[in-house]
Amino acid sequence: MEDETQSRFKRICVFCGSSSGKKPSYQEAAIELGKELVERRIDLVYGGGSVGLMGLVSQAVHDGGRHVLGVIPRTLMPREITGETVGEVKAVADMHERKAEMARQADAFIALPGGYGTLEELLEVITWAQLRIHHKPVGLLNVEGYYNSLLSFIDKAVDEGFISPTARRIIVSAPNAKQLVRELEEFVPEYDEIAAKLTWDEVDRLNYVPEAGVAGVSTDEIATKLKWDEVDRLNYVPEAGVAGVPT
Ligand SMILES: C/C(=C\CNc1ncnc2c1ncn2[C@@H]1O[C@H](COP(=O)(O)O)[C@@H](O)[C@H]1O)CO
Repeated sequence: MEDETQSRFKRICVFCGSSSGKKPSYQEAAIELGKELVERRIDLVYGGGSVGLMGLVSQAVHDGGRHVLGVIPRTLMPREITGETVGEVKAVADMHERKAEMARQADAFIALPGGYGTLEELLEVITWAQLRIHHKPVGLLNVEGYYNSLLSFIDKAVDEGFISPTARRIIVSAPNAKQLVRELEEFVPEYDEIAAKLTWDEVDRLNYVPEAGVAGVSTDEIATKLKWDEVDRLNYVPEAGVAGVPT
């Protein structure tokens, strides 16, 4: 007899805010998602630490007895930055290695509400899916319509010819964890003709190097304590005339 609680996913990677958000519904959704993973016997991969929604989802999965893997860049490892981590911790060199490692470890991705970090992680795995670097489902937990404006923007990009209808369908969204995981279980990837011709041996083949930002122009307190080796590696030379940027 088939076990209805057995998911096709062994591990899901959750991207979410390092903040908790203002509405209790965001925090409740993080806990509900954690419990849903436990119910379906799915382990968690996430960005490590106990801050914000990251802490709530990881604690819920850990409390439910499932394995939790936190992938943390060494720079974020001090406890005063990221908080106490439950489960297994994997230290990586930098943010790029973290994303690649989280993507390698997981069978699917879910984004809870979050900020820039969450959006960046989400859009990257969507882009990788579009390029067929992976074939893993990507879900958006659209708690109380938090992501409605992003979805509207993406629909506009489809209307304007920047995103294909096939690529639009990479994103699976639902208002609650149960519905979202069910839809991800049923997801079948489709590809545009050009993407179907690409063959990527592995994520590293992307040779991804992000653009350097303008650092140091007004920062949050925690961020000012961080020292990113990767900034040095980018060999970033700030533009002349950018106030407060050490050269
Ligand atoms: C430097 C700040 C907080 C440090 N805490 C973090 N600990 C671990 N991971 C983090 C942290 N901040 C961001 N991340 C990563 O980005 C995603 C969440 O970012 P968001 O901007 O809050 O959406 C999360 O998935 C982590 O991978 C002060 O920001």
